[in-house]
Amino acid sequence: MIVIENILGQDVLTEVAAALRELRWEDGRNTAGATARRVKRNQQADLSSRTGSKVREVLLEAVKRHPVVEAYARPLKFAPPLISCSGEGDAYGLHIDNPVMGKGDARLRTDLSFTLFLSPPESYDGGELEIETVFKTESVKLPAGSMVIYPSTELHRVTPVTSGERFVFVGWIQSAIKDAAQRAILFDVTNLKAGLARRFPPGSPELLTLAKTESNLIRMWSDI
Ligand SMILES: O=C(O)CCC(=O)C(=O)O
Ligand SMILES: [Fe+2]
Repeated sequence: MIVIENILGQDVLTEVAAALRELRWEDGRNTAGATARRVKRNQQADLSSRTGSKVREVLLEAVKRHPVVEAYARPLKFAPPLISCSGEGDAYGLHIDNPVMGKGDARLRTDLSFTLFLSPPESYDGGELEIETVFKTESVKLPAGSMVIYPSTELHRVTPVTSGERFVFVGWIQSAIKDAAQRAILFDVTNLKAGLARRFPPGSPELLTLAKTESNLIRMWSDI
């Protein structure tokens, strides 16, 4: 799991907040799989309108171009993300996300899930995203514009919102590196490379060897 802060600036957040008021909202159960449907209570934006698809594009581009998203997730494909709103009394009980989403060429395996928070945490009570890992439950509630990426293999829930409104942008990633342990090793190597690039001159044998290692690990482990 990783938290990435300030994916969006205040200008984008203000624009998005205004656009969300123009969207049509529908029952979130429409897009849930059979088991998740029983526990999902929220509203979801209809993103098929012009404003809706523009908002989705702006937010998805911000996620895609973030270097830490690239290094941590190694995205191969993104499922079309959703925007959901949980008002007072809404919640999303413990569930697992669908392992495969989309149809035809858009079909993808969900390796990682993400939530990009769009509302300031002080504007609603409750609404924590809780992710159950082997040893403990991680509870996440982030400032507007920050996101969490977590393995889609974990059970997770959104605790009931008891006041205010929680808007989030939620999506799924198929990674080029299917195995989470291999992905973690690559993330270390990429971070090490960035750290050493500050200490060694460009083109030094140390940097070249590390670039070779990173490159060859990707060749060895990548789905493509
Ligand atoms: O709202 C969230 O933070 C997560 C939503 C979720 O788990 C889902 O849509 O599958
Ligand atoms: Fe989920």
